[in-house]
Amino acid sequence: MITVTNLRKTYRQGERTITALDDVTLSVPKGSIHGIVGHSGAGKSTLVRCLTLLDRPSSGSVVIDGRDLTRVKDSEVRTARRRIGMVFQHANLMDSRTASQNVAHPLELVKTPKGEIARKVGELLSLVGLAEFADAYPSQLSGGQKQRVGIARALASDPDVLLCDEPTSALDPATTEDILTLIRNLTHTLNLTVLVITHEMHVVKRICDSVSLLERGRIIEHGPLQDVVGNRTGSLGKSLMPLPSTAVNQSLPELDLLLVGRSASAPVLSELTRRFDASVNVIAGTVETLAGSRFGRLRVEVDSPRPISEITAYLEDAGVHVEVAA
Ligand SMILES: Nc1ncnc2c1ncn2[C@@H]1O[C@H](COP(=O)(O)OP(=O)(O)OP(=O)(O)O)[C@@H](O)[C@H]1O
Repeated sequence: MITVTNLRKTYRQGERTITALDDVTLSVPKGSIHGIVGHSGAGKSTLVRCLTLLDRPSSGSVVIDGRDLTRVKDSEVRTARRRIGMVFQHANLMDSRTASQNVAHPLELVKTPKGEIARKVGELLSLVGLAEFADAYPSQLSGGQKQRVGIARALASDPDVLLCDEPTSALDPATTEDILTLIRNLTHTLNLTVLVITHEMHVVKRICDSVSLLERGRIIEHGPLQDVVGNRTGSLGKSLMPLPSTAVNQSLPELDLLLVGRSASAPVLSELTRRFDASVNVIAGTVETLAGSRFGRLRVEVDSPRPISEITAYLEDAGVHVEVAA
């Protein structure tokens, strides 16, 4: 489990103080995946550096499986860091070493006995589906295979936590799917606690149980995936399930509908056409099942003799969140 409490990190730049992280609090239960999203400069890298002790926070705490990393002495930092596996955008493998030698590297650094290294490396390469590529050099591997080696290397020290910093940003869509499936499966098999830093909403939808939006060093929105998508006021839901832009029709009222849970499964629109003698035209829409719940986001044009206020009241009553499109 990762528990970050009131984490703050400031940098001095001449006379200026830059607050890179401002009172960040989040908690990720064991066996689950939490996504951190945010624009450039939001503080994502600073958060990763504070969690991996590459940087010391100015205040606050980072507790991983009961151990407060902010209290770890400098002499113990290396050992504490072994509890955290890191996966980067690029696997950064050593070109002169084979896949198995790359995975072996962190074990060699801590003087693990040779037999133990061979056993462990074989196990890890099988786990990431690369048993037959043990003797291949990075130049003989695809981008996805290199990333698998990187993941195996991150797991070599049996970490409790896996920190994935833009793990699929350099991969094509099909390989991205494979790597995300692998991360999801490993999380369950090894009961890991996983933090994924990403700018790709697809990654959040595909594997995260919960998500936080970081903006100017602060977490401005967070929660389980289904709560965030179903939140009518937040911006994360719209980013996760965006509507394509459409030309505005001046003549008819346009409504943006967010259908969550029961309203996403009920025939709300056909009921609306009956009750209000309305014709409803769907201009744009998306319906998805996320974290086991169904969500729909639709933009509709409504033509009815009845006032639009009555229609929105009916929809709200049926559990649909309604916004009159601008
Ligand atoms: N060593 C540093 N000294 C001074 N300011 C820093 C330092 N590191 C980061 N910052 C500042 O802290 C803020 C957060 O930076 P950070 O790199 O964590 O953002 P980020 O979300 O990772 O951005 P990106 O996605 O572009 O990598 C920025 O305003 C940045 O300029």
